[in-house]
This record gives sequence, C-alpha cells and structure tokens, in this order.
Amino acid sequence: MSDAAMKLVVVGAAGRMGQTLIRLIHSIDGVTLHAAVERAGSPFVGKDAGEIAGLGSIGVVIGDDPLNAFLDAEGVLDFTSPAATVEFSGLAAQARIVHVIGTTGCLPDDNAKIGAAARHARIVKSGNMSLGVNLLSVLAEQAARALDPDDWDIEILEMHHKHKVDAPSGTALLFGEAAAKGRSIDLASKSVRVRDGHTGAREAGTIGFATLRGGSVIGEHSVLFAGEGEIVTLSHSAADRSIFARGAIKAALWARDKKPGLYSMLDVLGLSSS
Ligand SMILES: NC(=O)C1=CN([C@@H]2O[C@H](COP(=O)(O)OP(=O)(O)OC[C@H]3O[C@@H](n4cnc5c(N)ncnc54)[C@H](OP(=O)(O)O)[C@@H]3O)[C@@H](O)[C@H]2O)C=CC1
Ligand SMILES: O=C(O)C1=N[C@H](C(=O)O)C[C@H](O)C1
Repeated sequence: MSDAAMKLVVVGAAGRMGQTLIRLIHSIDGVTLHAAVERAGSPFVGKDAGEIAGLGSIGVVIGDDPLNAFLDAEGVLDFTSPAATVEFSGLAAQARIVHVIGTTGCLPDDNAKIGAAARHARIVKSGNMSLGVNLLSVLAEQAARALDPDDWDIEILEMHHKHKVDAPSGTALLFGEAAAKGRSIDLASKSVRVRDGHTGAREAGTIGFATLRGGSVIGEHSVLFAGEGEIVTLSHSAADRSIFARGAIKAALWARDKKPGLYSMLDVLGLSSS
C-alpha cells in the first residue's frame, strides 16, 4: 500500500457532513483533499472549499464535474442524496476508486445499482459510520438473540434535527437489521413503521420504529427491549458530526487495498460476524 496521503474527493462539500469532512481531512495525516464537488448550479460552485467549511482558503475550489474529480483520486466520501449516490457509485466504478457511502434513505432499487457498481469500485456503505453505533448494533443483535420474542418486544426510537428528510433514520434501520438478524427474521416483513388510530394490540415478534424530528439534534437512538415488568435500553447519543466523518475516513483508508466489493462499517471495524 502507498505511504502517500490518500487523495479524497468530498461530494456534497457544502453540506453539514461535507463541511465536517473537509475540516477533519485538513486536520489529520494520511489523507488529503483532492477535490470538492457540489451539484451544477449550486451557489457554492467556484468557492474555496476551506472558506465554506470555516477554515479559510485551502486552494481547493468546489467544482461540479464529479467524473473529472474522481479520475485522478483514490476515494470519494459521499453524504448526499440517494439519487446522487447512485450516480457517484457508477462514476467511482468507472474510475476504479473507493466509494464511502454515508447517504441514507436509499431504496432497494438504489441499493441494487450500488451493488452493481461494487463489481468495480470498493464501496463501504453504512447508515452510521461511528464506532459507537456499530458496536451497539452487535450488542443489539446479541440481545435480540437472547430474549424470547414472545416475551420481549423490540422498539427503536430515534430523534434528529428538523432538516432531516428521510425516516426512519439509516441508523434506526441498521439497528432493526441487527435485531432481525439476532432473531433470524426478515426485517421488511416484521417491521411496524407507522402507528395511528385504532391499531389493535401489538403483534408479538414485530420490530417497531418511532421517529422524532426537531431543532438541531445530531442523532439520538434507542433500542428498547420491553418485557413484563422491565425494559432493557441500548442507547447512543451523537454530540458531534466528527464521529461520522472520522469513521468515513477510516473506511476509505481501510478500503484502499481491498478488492472491489460492497463492505460495511462492521467489516472496517472488525466487528463482522458473517
Ligand atoms: N452514515 C452516517 O454516518 C451519516 C449519514 N448522514 C446522511 O448523509 C446525508 C447528508 O446529510 P447532511 O450532510 O446532513 O445533508 P446536507 O443536505 O447538509 O448535505 C448534502 C449535500 O449534498 C449536496 N448534493 C445533493 N445532490 C448532489 C449532487 N448530485 N452532486 C453534488 N452534491 C449534491 C447537497 O446540495 P443541495 O443542497 O444543492 O441539494 C448538499 O450540499 C443524509 O442522507 C444523511 O442521512 C449524515 C450523517 C451521518
Ligand atoms: O441525517 C443525519 O443527520 C444523520 N443521518 C444518519 C441516519 O440516518 O441515521 C446518521 C446520523 O444519525 C445523522
């Protein structure tokens, strides 16, 4: 593997995560900001990425041509939108580079296209890039395996800032998948994502989701195991977006010498059980 700093592109450079990534790349060794990209027509195109991220000028101007940015880069860090991420995965495959995907809200059709791109790109995708959440997902899987579904109900609660556009959060779904794996069930057929009106009693074995939105909350998640007379709660609080950015950079460096394929943060962190 090369000793030179890994050349990274940040797409969605002016967004909440894009700015956080640019600040972190600037402050650590082993990675360098090769290019920064926003959508064509964005008011941030042509501006210095460091100025937008609050660093002052760093000499990297935000562009709107992702393929050109990817061709001489080694990896792309992507916290944008599902449509943009699908496009970027195809371009990352063309450029044969690492694509770290933090974008949430992808539908099955989007994931199929991302999976196809992973034949040529090294893709790491996760609904949450933090160490804490990924560790907690392993614990949620273990708890779900240990607790009888006839006696213990699983509910997943999340709260995020008022600007978030997808629900449930990628992290809530990650916890849901972990709990479903622990119970050896299919999440899609067992999840209850909305309750309203006369719902009837709770069906045993289902996994419920509840979503709160408001203010500037970065990310609060709880996985509740509710039994007769007791509740076990696994919870995670994000106090700063740098936990996600740090995970994304770690993922890019990890994937640098891997074969093309679709990987998760559990693979990156050595927490994968299968
Ligand atoms: N996995 C994880 O650990 C985390 C995941 N996320 C996820 O990351 C995503 C982004 O979150 P956040 O940073 O808060 O959102 P923001 O809306 O602040 O940032 C997204 C940025 O991407 C830009 N963008 C959208 N489409 C394109 C495109 N085609 N080309 C270039 N840039 C584009 C947006 O521009 P414009 O405004 O013009 O559309 C915007 O600047 C969400 O899906 C969120 O859930 C967030 C935090 C952690
Ligand atoms: O949109 C966000 O902000 C976040 N999105 C991710 C999610 O959907 O879980 C991760 C984190 O919670 C912040």
